Amino acid sequence: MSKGAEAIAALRAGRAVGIGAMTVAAVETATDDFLGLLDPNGRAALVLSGARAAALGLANQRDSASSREPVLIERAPWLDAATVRGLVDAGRDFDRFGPGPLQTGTLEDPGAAQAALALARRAGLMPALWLLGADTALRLSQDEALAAARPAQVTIAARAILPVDTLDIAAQVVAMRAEEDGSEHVALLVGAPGGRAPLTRLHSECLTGDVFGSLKCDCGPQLKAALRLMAEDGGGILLYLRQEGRGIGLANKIRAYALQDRGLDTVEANQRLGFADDERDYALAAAMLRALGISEVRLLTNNPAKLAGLEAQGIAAERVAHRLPANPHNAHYLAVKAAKSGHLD
Ligand SMILES: Nc1nc2c(ncn2[C@@H]2O[C@H](COP(=O)(O)OP(=O)(O)OP(=O)(O)O)[C@@H](O)[C@H]2O)c(=O)[nH]1
Ligand SMILES: [Zn+2]
Repeated sequence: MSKGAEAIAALRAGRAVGIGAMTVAAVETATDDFLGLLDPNGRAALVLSGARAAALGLANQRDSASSREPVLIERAPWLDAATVRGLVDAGRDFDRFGPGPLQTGTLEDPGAAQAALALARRAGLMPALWLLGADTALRLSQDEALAAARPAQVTIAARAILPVDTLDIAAQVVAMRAEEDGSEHVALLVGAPGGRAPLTRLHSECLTGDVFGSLKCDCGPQLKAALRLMAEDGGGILLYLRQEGRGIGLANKIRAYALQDRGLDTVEANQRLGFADDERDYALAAAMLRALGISEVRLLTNNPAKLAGLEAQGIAAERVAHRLPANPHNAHYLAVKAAKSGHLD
């Protein structure tokens, strides 16, 4: 297992990770017992994303204009572990009185803090960390942490034939593993793509839409339509990218949905949780295509970032529009993506 994969697993398991000279653990997963051992006097400060600090009303205490800059929150005697967990949970922002007053402080190494938050985001956790005074055996450089948060190299792990109920031509499934973080991604080869630029879809994982048929988004219909169009075209490539929730992870997507239940739109909800509106990049998708020997695609998408992301990695991509009819539950979501995220018609 790579060091990056180990660090992500450690954060998910509530254990400590060293990044640069700092030692952190995720607020979401670190238990009281663990904190009792590594921070017996309750002195550990907190590291939050800039966006989250702004949502907590701390913008006036910050000297940086960038909402991506991480923020250190000093520990106070009243700020116990349970209060901290409530503080970082955006669902509580609608409570009448939030905890406070909070005091921001100076981060010794903002770059390492940024890398640590990036790793927590990649782990699918809330971007909120305890800053521990203890040392730890698992320590990454800032660059190692950033590489694990943005994997860009894959190896093929296995491939097999896969009969699919909606396809009347043969398909092959290829499992790949990202070297930097150990995550698994899948390519479905429909028919025998090859020769000219194959019809291709980069599909970001959406458990709720792909499996349950959620009407909040258009993922399920887009997935089915893409496979049908590929079969009609004689072949194609579907990359199933494990970028649940535009890269924020399943639990965070459900948190974003809860905020949408309270009136925020899809972009505002991500930001309130301390994420960019879209945390995805497509370097890994390009690496998957390269591993399949593909350097040119016709891409089924309305998202210009997917085209630009592949082009930046040297994969020539021509757009094929992929718009499906809206329903009463996803019409607003699709309109917000067009207005705020630059999605094309
Ligand atoms: N954070 C967040 N993610 C969402 C929400 N609704 C859907 N998603 C995720 O958005 C992604 C949608 O992916 P794609 O279908 O590839 O989306 P796209 O960026 O619209 O691009 P194209 O469909 O190619 O035009 C999936 O990972 C979904 O889980 C939401 O409200 N919040
Ligand atoms: Zn979806």
